[in-house]
Amino acid sequence: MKALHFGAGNIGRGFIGLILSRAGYNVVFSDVNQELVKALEQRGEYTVELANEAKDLETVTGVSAIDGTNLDTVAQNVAEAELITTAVGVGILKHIAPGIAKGLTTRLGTGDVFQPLHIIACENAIGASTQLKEHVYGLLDERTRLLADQYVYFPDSAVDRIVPIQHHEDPLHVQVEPFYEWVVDRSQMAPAFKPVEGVMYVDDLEPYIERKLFTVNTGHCIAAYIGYVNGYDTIQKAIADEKVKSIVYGALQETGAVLVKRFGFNADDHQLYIAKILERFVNPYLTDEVTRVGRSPLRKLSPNDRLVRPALQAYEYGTETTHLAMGMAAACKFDISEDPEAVELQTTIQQKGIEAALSQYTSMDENHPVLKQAVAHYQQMQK
Ligand SMILES: NC(=O)C1=CN([C@@H]2O[C@H](COP(=O)(O)OP(=O)(O)OC[C@H]3O[C@@H](n4cnc5c(N)ncnc54)[C@H](O)[C@@H]3O)[C@@H](O)[C@H]2O)C=CC1
Ligand SMILES: O=P(O)(O)OC[C@H]1O[C@](O)(CO)[C@@H](O)[C@@H]1O
Repeated sequence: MKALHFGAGNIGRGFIGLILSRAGYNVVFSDVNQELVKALEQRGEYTVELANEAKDLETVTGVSAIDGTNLDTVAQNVAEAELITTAVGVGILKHIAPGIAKGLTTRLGTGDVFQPLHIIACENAIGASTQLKEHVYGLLDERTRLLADQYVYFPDSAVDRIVPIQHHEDPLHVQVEPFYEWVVDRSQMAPAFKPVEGVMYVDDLEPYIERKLFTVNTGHCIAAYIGYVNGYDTIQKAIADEKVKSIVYGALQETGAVLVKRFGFNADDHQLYIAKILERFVNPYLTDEVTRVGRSPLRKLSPNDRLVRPALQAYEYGTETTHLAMGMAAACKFDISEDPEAVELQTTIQQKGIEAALSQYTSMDENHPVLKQAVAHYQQMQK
């Protein structure tokens, strides 16, 4: 069984590749990082270490890699794969779409490879596979699109495992937290699909993805932004500061109130979920830099992402948004020269002012009470 996975990075090797390999797939990684591709090709295996006291080690074998910049090679592998997954970053999906579209055209053009194919985007975003489908469909001709409607499935998914930036001599070795959860929308799968061991299939993904995105990812990015404003370089150090921790906790109470209302989660169970997430953030065996967790602040401030969406839902429900607004304000302080989105954000703030900049990226009106609340916190943080 062959799985083609786009993105041999931290989640690619440390989570999706590992699960697929355990489930019996020969995993082919497609990546544009030639160092990773070469090392995977040469060795055909890599190691995954758990961030726990025992430092449990697992070797992932039977893997190979292809050059993601070579459209023909990518397309050939798409044509042959039994499963396709991605972990490249939601903004990169449009760049992998041409290879997928070309491969589907070959696959569906031959007339004999009409096995259903699942393409699952494992990114931190709502509806990432659906977004990928739109990019791919935009590149297909009418006939292939009609065949793809019958034979190609793009189930959305939620992936949860903290994998920091790696600093090892071996470029393939990856350290990951012990916890993981990969949830896939069963309603978007082929009728008689073969489940992948290690994946949880659910009839309705929305509660899972929103609970994960608006707890793990909201809490994490607020820890990163507030931590950065307070001079901390890692999440672990930031949350050790009670002041930072209480803001993160406050934000998770705000998203929690929305989630409980929207999806009918049991309020006590949700508090346990929050406590578990906070524990994961401070795993003493991991070092997670605030620059990674806060990366791409424009994406994180966008209307459907982890700060604005839950804040607007809370506003509609008439519940608290103070800590979420603090997170937005601190995101606007994230001044990292290596992060192109942080650079753009800082330039826009300088040129247009904080109100106009926040309005531009969040799509909130400058007079929206949540935006005003964020601006007030931003000005407070100036002092
Ligand atoms: N690191 C984490 O803890 C988690 C990350 N995620 C999500 O997983 C995705 C990947 O994140 P990471 O693995 O942390 O990032 P990463 O930067 O470690 O990995 C991304 C990989 O994609 C490759 N890539 C870029 N353009 C490509 C292309 N055109 N074709 C093929 N490969 C390409 C990069 O070279 C890199 O190796 C993101 O959407 C992230 O939000 C989700 C859950 C946890
Ligand atoms: O990958 P993104 O969306 O930039 O955000 C980083 C997030 O990814 C994670 O590593 C896992 O979801 C979180 O730790 C963090 O919130």
